[in-house]
Amino acid sequence: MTVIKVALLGFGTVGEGLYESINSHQQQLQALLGAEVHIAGVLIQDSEKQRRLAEDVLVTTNFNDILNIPDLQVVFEAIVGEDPSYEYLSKAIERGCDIITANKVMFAKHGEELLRKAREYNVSIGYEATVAGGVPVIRTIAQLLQVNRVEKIQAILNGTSNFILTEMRKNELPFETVLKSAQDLGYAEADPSNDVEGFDAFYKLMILSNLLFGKQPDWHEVKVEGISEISNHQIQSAHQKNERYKHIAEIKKDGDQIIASVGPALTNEDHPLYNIEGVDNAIVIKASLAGTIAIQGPGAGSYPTASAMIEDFAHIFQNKKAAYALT
Ligand SMILES: NC(=O)C1=CN([C@@H]2O[C@H](COP(=O)(O)OP(=O)(O)OC[C@H]3O[C@@H](n4cnc5c(N)ncnc54)[C@H](OP(=O)(O)O)[C@@H]3O)[C@@H](O)[C@H]2O)C=CC1
Ligand SMILES: N[C@@H](CC=O)C(=O)O
Repeated sequence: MTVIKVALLGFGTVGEGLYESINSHQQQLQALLGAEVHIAGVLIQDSEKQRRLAEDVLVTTNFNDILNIPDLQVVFEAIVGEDPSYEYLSKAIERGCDIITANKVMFAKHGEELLRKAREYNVSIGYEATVAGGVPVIRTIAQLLQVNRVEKIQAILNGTSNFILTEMRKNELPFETVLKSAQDLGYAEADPSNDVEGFDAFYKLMILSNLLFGKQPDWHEVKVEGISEISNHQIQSAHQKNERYKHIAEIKKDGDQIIASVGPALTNEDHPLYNIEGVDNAIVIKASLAGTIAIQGPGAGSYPTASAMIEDFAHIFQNKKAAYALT
């Protein structure tokens, strides 16, 4: 059987989930693609950590070892921050690999350049996992709304913040206790400041902005606020009035101007995001023909994020299969 050789950059919450998911869904992948998916290499940072990996997987701290894997076709990236991720993915594209990333900090800034480079080298990029974890928002917008004009998006884009606000309200737990649970569950980043100060949702919104409008607003003009200043007292007072704090990211186009904001808001039962609870994310899309569409699902965590990356992978290879069939 044909083999598709892939490598993983990062073996943390997402990377390990992806490794397990590719192995546990090998049969489905083979049936779909007519090929075996072989994880040939894994890039990590700390060579002292114990890893649950098959013996034939090359485990390395040197990215060049990954690039030198013969016949490597796909690089999955789940490391943290802008650098060296951007550099690694640029090199992988130059090497002719398709890339699939979960790294929204990097993609918000360098996504357009990578997409341009990918077109130049005739490879594909999957970035579904950069926005809203397991919720297929990128593909919904890119493929299901090709003729509609998206007029506005209102969304919950950070699983950690929604989880914290939900637990603080329902179980009256302190912020720090719930944040610790969010980290233990793999929702919050190792450095959770982007999660609780609103920047994680901001990066995701900027990725959506590129997709929707082909550009981003000036980052300095977007008001970004997190949830770290909301007290238990405020949450409980609102609760008594049947109101809930939600961390909401909004974007719309007004003429040529893109207007975006990220921050907490009090919602009541009539608000479309009022019932989005726990780690779930939701995206409410106002489209010119379809009207209002909402999608909801797990916005963070190992398997939901791995799911988004595997679906990207399947999509890329199904497109290749279709292209071969036509030639
Ligand atoms: N957790 C989630 O729910 C989601 C996360 N994401 C994004 O996915 C990415 C990974 O997140 P997550 O798995 O949670 O993070 P973790 O901190 O759990 O894992 C990060 C992994 O990347 C490796 N790593 C970090 N820096 C480098 C480097 N410079 N070179 C090589 N390896 C490196 C680490 O190596 P080592 O193991 O040696 O320390 C670790 O294996 C991030 O960009 C995150 O924003 C996206 C959607 C959801
Ligand atoms: N830390 C992020 C993970 C997914 O992007 C979140 O909580 O949403």
